[in-house]
Amino acid sequence: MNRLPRFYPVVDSAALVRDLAAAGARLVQLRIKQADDDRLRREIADALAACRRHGAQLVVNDHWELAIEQGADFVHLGQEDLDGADLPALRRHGLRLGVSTHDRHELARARGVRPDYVALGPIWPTALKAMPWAPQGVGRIGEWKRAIGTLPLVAIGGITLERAPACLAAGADAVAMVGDVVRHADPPARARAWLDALGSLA
Ligand SMILES: Cc1ncc(COP(=O)(O)OP(=O)(O)O)c(N)n1
Ligand SMILES: Cc1ncsc1CCOP(=O)(O)O
Ligand SMILES: [Mg+2]
Repeated sequence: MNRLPRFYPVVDSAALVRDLAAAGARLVQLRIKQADDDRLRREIADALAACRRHGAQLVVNDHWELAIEQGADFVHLGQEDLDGADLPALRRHGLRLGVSTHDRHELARARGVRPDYVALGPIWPTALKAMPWAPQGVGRIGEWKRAIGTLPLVAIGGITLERAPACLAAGADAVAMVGDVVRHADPPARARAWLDALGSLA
């Protein structure tokens, strides 16, 4: 995949990966923050099987060793996650890498590990977790894109279907979201609305 799909939902269970992939999402992140290795292994394996069935790519957040073991498509790592990760092993096994950035220093570090995409956030306030960074605002997306050129840029944080066009117009190649899809009464229906709105590049 040279281009990232524009619609990039982030979810916390294999069941949701399955539902969103079945609804047409082509790139889904499994982000489970607290679970033992047995459960994580099962969730990643189930999510991967669902992605393979539906032609989607799976991004595993944080758990790079299990992602390698299970043969995931991507790993997403934050700056602290990078400290302990064996990036050559990721590459050897053919996994692609996404890295979080929140300021210019982090962007420089991220570019140094030659990621397959860079994520910038939070664009707007997010309810998902407390973060020490003020919202970046849409203007920062253009700044990041000018800095990284053809390296794909993912915008994340407080992004709704209504806010997504401004992110894409500002230079984001993809928009990632948790709440707008996961907290919707009907996540697959919300995913379909996103896919309809973003059209053939979704
Ligand atoms: C697409 C995307 N962007 C950013 C993040 C955040 O990663 P990180 O900074 O490591 O924080 P946690 O998600 O691990 O709490 C992400 N997961 N996905
Ligand atoms: C994990 C993460 N990293 C930057 S913002 C964010 C949370 C995104 O969640 P939401 O789309 O609900 O604001
Ligand atoms: Mg992380």
